[in-house]
Amino acid sequence: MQAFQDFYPENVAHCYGCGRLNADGHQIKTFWDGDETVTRFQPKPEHTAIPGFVYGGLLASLIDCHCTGTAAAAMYRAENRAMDSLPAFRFVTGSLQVSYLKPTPLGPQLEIRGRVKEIKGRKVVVEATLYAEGVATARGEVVALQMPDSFTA
Ligand SMILES: CCCCCCCCCCCCCC(=O)SCCNC(=O)CCNC(=O)[C@H](O)C(C)(C)COP(=O)(O)OP(=O)(O)OC[C@H]1O[C@@H](n2cnc3c(N)ncnc32)[C@H](O)[C@@H]1OP(=O)(O)O
Repeated sequence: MQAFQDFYPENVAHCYGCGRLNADGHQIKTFWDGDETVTRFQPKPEHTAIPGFVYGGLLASLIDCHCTGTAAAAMYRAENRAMDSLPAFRFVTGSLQVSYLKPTPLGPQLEIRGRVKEIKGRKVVVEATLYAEGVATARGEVVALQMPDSFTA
């Protein structure tokens, strides 16, 4: 099954968090699961904050790209369009808010689950919860905006 990020056009597929063409990036993969979206990610030892626990910046990055991917997929779904249809929806982060609820253990695979809160014009608000072994350790919300032309290099 193809992930949302597999449909990103080449010119926006280099994001450090989600770009499939960034060999040094996280290359997250996000899928629908009913009305929710899900990403699974295995942190590595270099993602340490305090020994035994995951760096919060990584968690923010995962929530960020999970939510921007969800925003794009939600827009396609709202318009009943396939994700490889043109014109492509491209989203960037307007705001990213993260609450760290508990320390996140380094070792288990993490699961991020997202839900669309609002679609309004060019804006999609997505909330996400990050779980380690079924325990919610971080929660976030992203305001995603359709990418303006100024992002084109
Ligand atoms: C197939 C799929 C393809 C998908 C490709 C995916 C590409 C992957 C890329 C991966 C990316 C990975 C992620 C990355 O790393 S993306 C990189 C980090 N992000 C940026 O650099 C973004 C920089 N900022 C901007 O370019 C502009 O400020 C943006 C585009 C964000 C908004 O400027 P724009 O002129 O467009 O906005 P507007 O004034 O018309 O307002 C419109 C609405 O939005 C609301 N609002 C605006 N700003 C904010 C804010 N900061 N917080 C909360 N809300 C905000 C505003 O209130 C209004 O709402 P409402 O009043 O109507 O309710």
